[in-house]
Amino acid sequence: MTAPLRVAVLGAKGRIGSEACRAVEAADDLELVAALDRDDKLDALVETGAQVAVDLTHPDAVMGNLEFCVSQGIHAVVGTTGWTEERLASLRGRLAASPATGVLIAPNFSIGAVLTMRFAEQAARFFESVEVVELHHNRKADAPSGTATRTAQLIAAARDRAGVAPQQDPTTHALEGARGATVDGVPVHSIRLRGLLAHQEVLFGDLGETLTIRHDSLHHSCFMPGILLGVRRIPTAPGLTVGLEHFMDLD
Ligand SMILES: NC(=O)C1=CN([C@@H]2O[C@H](COP(=O)(O)OP(=O)(O)OC[C@H]3O[C@@H](n4cnc5c(N)ncnc54)[C@H](O)[C@@H]3O)[C@@H](O)[C@H]2O)C=CC1
Ligand SMILES: O=C(O)C1=N[C@H](C(=O)O)C[C@H](O)C1
Repeated sequence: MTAPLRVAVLGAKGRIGSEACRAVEAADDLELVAALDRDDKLDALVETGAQVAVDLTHPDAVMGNLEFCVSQGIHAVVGTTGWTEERLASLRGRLAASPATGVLIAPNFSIGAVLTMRFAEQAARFFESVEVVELHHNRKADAPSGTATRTAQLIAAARDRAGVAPQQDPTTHALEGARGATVDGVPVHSIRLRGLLAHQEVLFGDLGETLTIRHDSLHHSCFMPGILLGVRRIPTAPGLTVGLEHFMDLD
C-alpha cells in the first residue's frame, strides 16, 4: 500500500482552512501533518515532512508562505486570492530555482465556478456586451474576487482571439465607481453583503437577447473536492499552474 501524501494546511483556523483540514483528515490517501495559522512557525512544515501545503490565508501572507514552501521543495495548492501579474512573475522566478516543485493557484476550487468560467469563455465572442457581477460575504479582504478577475481575463482573451472589438462604454456622466472596476476592458462589480457566501453572474447582451451565467457557492464544502484534486495532482505537475481546470480534463 502507498503511504498517504503528507499535507499541511495554512490558514487552518479560517473559514475555508478549517473545512479543508477536515476534508484532508477524512481522505484515506492523505495525512494532515500540520494545521498552521497566523503566528505558527513555517518550520513545522519541514519538521513534519509535509509534501504539499494548502494555502488558504490572506493576500498579505501568501507570498511569504510560498517563498518558504518553494525554497524547501514543498508543493503548494493555493486558494488565497489577491494575485497580480507582478506576483505571478515573482513566483515563477522562485519556481525556476526549484524546478521540481509544483504550485497550483486556483482562483476557485468549486467545480461549478470553474465551469462558469469555461462557459463564459465560450460565450464571450458571440456578444457585444459583457459585465461580471460578483457577490460575497462582508468579511472578504479583496475586491474584485479572484474568480471575477480570472473570469474577466478569460473573457477578454477569448474576445481578443476572435477579433471582437473592445466594448464601448457610452456613459459620459457617472458618479465615480458607479460603473465598477475594469479588468482587461470588462466591467466587474463587487457586492459585499452579510449572509452571502460566494456568487457570480456573467451577463452577456446583444441585439434583442441576453445570456446570464450564474453560480452560487452555498457552503464551504463546495470547495473541498477541488482542493483534494489539487493536492493529489500537484506533486506530478512541476512549475506554476493557474486554474483548477488544468487538472479537470475539460475539452
Ligand atoms: N480559491 C477558492 O476556491 C477559495 C478561496 N478563498 C480565499 O481563501 C482566503 C481565505 O479565506 P477565508 O477562509 O474566508 O478567510 P479567513 O479570514 O476566515 O481565514 C484566513 C485564515 O488565515 C489565517 N492567516 C492569516 N495570515 C496567516 C499566515 N501568515 N499564516 C497562516 N495563517 C494565516 C488567519 O488567521 C485566518 O484564520 C481568501 O483569500 C479567500 O478569498 C476562499 C474560499 C474559496
Ligand atoms: O473569499 C471567498 O470567500 C472566496 N474567494 C475566492 C475568490 O476571491 O474568488 C473564491 C470564492 O469566490 C470564495
